Amino acid sequence: MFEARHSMDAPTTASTASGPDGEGGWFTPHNPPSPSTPPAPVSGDHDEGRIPQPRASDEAAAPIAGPGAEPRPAPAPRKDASPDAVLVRRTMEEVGPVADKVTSYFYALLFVRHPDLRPLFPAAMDTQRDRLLRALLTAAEHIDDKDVLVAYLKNLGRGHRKYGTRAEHYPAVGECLIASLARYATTTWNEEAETAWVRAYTTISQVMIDAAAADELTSPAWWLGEIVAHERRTSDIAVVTVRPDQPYPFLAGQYTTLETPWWPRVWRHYSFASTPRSDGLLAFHVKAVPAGWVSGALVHRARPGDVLRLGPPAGSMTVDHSTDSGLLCLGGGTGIAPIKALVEDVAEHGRRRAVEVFYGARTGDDLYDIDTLLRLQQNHPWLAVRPVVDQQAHLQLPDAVREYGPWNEYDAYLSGPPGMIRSGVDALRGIGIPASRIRHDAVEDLVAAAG
Ligand SMILES: NC(=O)C1=CN([C@@H]2O[C@H](COP(=O)(O)OP(=O)(O)OC[C@H]3O[C@@H](n4cnc5c(N)ncnc54)[C@H](O)[C@@H]3O)[C@@H](O)[C@H]2O)C=CC1
Repeated sequence: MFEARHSMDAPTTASTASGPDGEGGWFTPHNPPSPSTPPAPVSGDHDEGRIPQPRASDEAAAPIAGPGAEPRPAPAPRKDASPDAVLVRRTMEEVGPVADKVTSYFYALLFVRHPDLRPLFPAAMDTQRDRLLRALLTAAEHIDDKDVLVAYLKNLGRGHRKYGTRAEHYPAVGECLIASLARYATTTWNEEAETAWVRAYTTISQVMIDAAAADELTSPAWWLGEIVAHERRTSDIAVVTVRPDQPYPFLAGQYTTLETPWWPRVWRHYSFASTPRSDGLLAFHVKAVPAGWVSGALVHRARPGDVLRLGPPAGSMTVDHSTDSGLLCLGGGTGIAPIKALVEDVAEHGRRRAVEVFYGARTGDDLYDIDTLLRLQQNHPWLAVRPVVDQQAHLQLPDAVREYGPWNEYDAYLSGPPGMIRSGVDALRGIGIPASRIRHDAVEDLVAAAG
């Protein structure tokens, strides 16, 4: 009824040789791009040093779109959009309102045409469903913003190794993606649009494949982690300490993805609750959320001796040690975990930078880690910790911050539920902190991370 009009040749893992600008990209349209259409603007630039770290954090998709450990970039400026970007965005605008249908159709097609790929995905696809399209569309959206896009895709490519994604899987996904878009973008789809999408997908997948291949040289696809301590702090919050099977390098403020033995191939994001420790152990604060498979299992079922799988570290909510600016930190609920890691990081660097932590919770009982924070405050005169309990303060965390300050010499770090991040960013922008000085993980990923 609707057939993608492309054949997929074998992919390459050899950098840019058949990359977006190279000859014979493996996602090759039957109709070659018209000579007047310039090549896709993004090339597989692999110079890590040139990639800026976007502010908001990341990972994106499972077996080609898992939980996003890649920074979710802010929308690219629209001026001077390339012809391909214009076409790609036109398709996205048309399918946006029917994104659910496109995604369901996409997966149905993928699993019918390529049943061998089904085992890479979780048995229940509900959370997964949102991720694939979200990741691909995020990438397509930033088609003209090369540095940001490449950084995002590299992270995505690395993160996909743990799902068992291989280079030869990408053409199958591309075919089904194009077929799904063709079916639902009925008014804007034409040969030109198809060619633009083919080029965009070729670029996207080549950068991901190359990043995965490069990562393979230095890191495992995943780590095993044995739970060595499990401490219940409240009826629904546990501190879980894990010993990885091999060294696990990360930075304070980053996060990882965890898979439990009880829900195979279901991965969720958790921030590291400390700086890298000399004993190599990793700590996570987990709150069991209603109907949360992974969080429920980690809080109520997991015991020392159980073995988890961990994906690679991700996220850019890390301390910039090249400046002496103060740190204004907002941690809501279990969002205090990476904030504690940031405080430890400043302490370990030995520079006396002012650090102000606002620790928000709904009730006094929910301040499950306040003792640790107060101990840190006692030991470090540069640190101020201010608990904000909704029920007592009659105001929420972001509002409390307005009552202190001034904050113009501070970089801001936010961690907590998506609503808190959104209103926190609004509050901070409202009191004059520029967006470039505000760091947090991606709200979309926090929503996807719940469970
Ligand atoms: N890196 C990150 O950003 C991390 C985020 N998290 C997320 O933090 C959340 C923690 O959940 P809980 O402990 O149940 O938090 P919670 O729902 O009990 O809220 C914690 C604090 O955030 C404030 N808050 C909540 N919604 C708000 C809104 N719409 N506007 C303003 N303030 C708001 C509350 O007033 C309270 O002070 C989870 O969603 C988890 O995924 C957890 C760890 C790391």
